Amino acid sequence: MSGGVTSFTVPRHALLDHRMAELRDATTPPAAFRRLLAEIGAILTVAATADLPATSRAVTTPLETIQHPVLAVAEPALVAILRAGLGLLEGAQRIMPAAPIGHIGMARNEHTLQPMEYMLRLPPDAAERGVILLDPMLATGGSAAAACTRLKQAGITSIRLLVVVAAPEGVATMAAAHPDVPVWAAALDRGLNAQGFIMPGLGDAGDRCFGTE
Ligand SMILES: O=P(O)(O)OC[C@H]1O[C@H](OP(=O)(O)OP(=O)(O)O)[C@H](O)[C@@H]1O
Ligand SMILES: O=c1cc[nH]c(=O)[nH]1
Ligand SMILES: [Mg+2]
Repeated sequence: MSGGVTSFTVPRHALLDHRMAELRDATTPPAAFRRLLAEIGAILTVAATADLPATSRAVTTPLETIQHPVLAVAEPALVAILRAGLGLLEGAQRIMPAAPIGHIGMARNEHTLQPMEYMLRLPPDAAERGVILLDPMLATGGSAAAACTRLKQAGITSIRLLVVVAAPEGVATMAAAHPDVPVWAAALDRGLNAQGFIMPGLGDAGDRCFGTE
């Protein structure tokens, strides 16, 4: 990993591993793939928000009043990298239903592997809230790094990146380009093949999600 200091976390959880086995399985159809991606998105969102700033407030139970921990800040905005990030978004929304939602469209050129941005729509208070950025695949890292650059241009300084499968090449790209952005992944795989696919990976996440080719 070159230069940077990106924090990279793979939460260990038996239910996460079990779902990853099903998600990677080439025979898993799109409907089950989307359900699994949402469930994994929920688990990763829980892991990535464990350290959100807390304060306390008085809560009166049926028996007595206590001081109870509560969030000290507004929940971060959720930003999905289209298309495949939509699968993770559904799960993240289950954990933070009130979080505002943004979308950034990124298509990776299959020959050059360079990302091309085709849309951007962010909640107006994303800079104050910070952002959880969602994309299942961190391959070369080009798409995630470009998305982070775009979010920073919009004034967003607090970004957490959630991915399902990371390649060492993508983690290195993030460390070099955005060392301030912590990354959570359900798995760290071996590396990229000649076509830029993560090995062993799960194939093309967008195509498997939406049944396209
Ligand atoms: O780390 P990288 O090398 O940039 O590759 C990862 C990107 O590739 C995939 O998207 P894709 O461009 O296939 O778009 P899609 O989600 O619409 O299928 C994936 O969802 C990431 O966004
Ligand atoms: O393995 C990969 C690499 C990039 N994008 C995907 O969807 N899968
Ligand atoms: Mg794709």
